[in-house]
Amino acid sequence: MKHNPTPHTTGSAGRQVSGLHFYTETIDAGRLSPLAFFEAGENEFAGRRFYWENRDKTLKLVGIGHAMTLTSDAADGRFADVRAQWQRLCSVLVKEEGDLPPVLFGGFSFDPENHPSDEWKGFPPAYFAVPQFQLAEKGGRTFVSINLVTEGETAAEDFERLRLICESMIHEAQVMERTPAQKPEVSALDELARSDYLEAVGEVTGRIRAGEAEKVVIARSVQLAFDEAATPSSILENLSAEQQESYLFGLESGSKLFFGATPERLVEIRDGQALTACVAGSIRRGKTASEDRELGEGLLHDPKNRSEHQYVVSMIGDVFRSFCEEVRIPAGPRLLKVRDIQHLFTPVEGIPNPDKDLLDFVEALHPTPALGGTPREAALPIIRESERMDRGFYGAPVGWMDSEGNGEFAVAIRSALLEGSGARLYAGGGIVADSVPEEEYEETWVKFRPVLRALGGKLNG
Ligand SMILES: C=C(O[C@@H]1C=C(C(=O)O)C=C[C@H]1O)C(=O)O
Ligand SMILES: [Mg+2]
Repeated sequence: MKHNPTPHTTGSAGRQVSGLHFYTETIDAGRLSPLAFFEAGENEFAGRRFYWENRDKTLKLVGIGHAMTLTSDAADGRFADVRAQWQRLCSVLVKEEGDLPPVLFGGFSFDPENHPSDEWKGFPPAYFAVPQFQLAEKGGRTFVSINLVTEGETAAEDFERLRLICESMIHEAQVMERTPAQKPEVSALDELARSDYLEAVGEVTGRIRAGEAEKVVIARSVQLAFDEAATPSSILENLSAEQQESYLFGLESGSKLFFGATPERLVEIRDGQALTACVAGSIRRGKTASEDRELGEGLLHDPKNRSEHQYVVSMIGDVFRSFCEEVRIPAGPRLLKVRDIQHLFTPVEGIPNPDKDLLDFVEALHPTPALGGTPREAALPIIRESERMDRGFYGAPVGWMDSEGNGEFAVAIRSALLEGSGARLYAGGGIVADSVPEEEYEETWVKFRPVLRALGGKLNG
């Protein structure tokens, strides 16, 4: 509690700041479970929260309440729109040395030109929020910040009110009884358009063989119904415990929670370095260690999966070579093994040119051929025509950025949209000339497993 924000504070540049104000203050919260803090926001802030864990678990982020939302409906200019709004906010940011940089959390829809449906109402083409209360766990420490965006004259009183709310949530999170999370009772699973999906894959292989594209990712969805409404914090708790090797994300909007456990990084900017990964080509995990090894070896040498993978390496390589110095790409893929699936994996890194920021990378990379196809201009129209569903935020960039230009976006796969007593799960796969519909169908089941398990669903196989 170092400074007392007042409406006409002198900004760090020494000039008088009027109009929009952005204050942040980090308070000492002691030890705190990020998921308990998320849960403590349930009563007052449900529908305005987010949750994030990176893949190596060196960072966990929780956002509760919206100090401000940044959205864009512009199909073309959405990345620039978000950048402009965020820069404007950051230009009036008042913080002291010990205060953590505030974060913006959210994502972009997969394809604003896809037929939008009611299913994704509340998730516009760009949907971001600066949290009112922000928890960051890193380096073994937990920080809680209060963010306030205001144009009013009552910043000091507003801040005081937020401090009280924050302290009571921290207290609640520290003392709450946390029994192992219950899983919902699944009453029905509806495969929606199974035959449409098989037909679409067949059709797309035909179009690829005819030379219209080289690779196109086709997805499908299944609908789960529960006996009663599922609780976001319990679902995330289960997923976090079960998917130790994945990113975990949860993004609320009104009565909906979009969440998932994805192994795929889109891009991270950390201390002047850009990092990404090519993740494409899949096989299930083996029941025994030796079966697992055999399956993995088979994947590493399978021409169809290698071709799925290579399109991604080549496209990401092109973007990195034009945006970075010192690009490093290993000569061949290795295996990435997560709880339910193994993938071909090629990490890529570089030193970004000074004129490129995180959103430049997100815009250029999304969608990579891991979720779109090759070439992108041919693949996206085929997806719009062949896929009988609205991807919404499935397969899209979801993540965070801070006021200092650091941040990370994951590719939102292994994901579902939860609303009340139902959830829709999404999964797809890369279709190439020699893909077989039934095999791709089986591969989607493997990809449903992480969210299906967290939601109490029955796993096939
Ligand atoms: C499309 C998904 O995953 C993508 C497709 C993969 C494949 O077809 O082998 C593998 C990883 C991801 O790039 C998904 O999980 O829904
Ligand atoms: Mg595949």
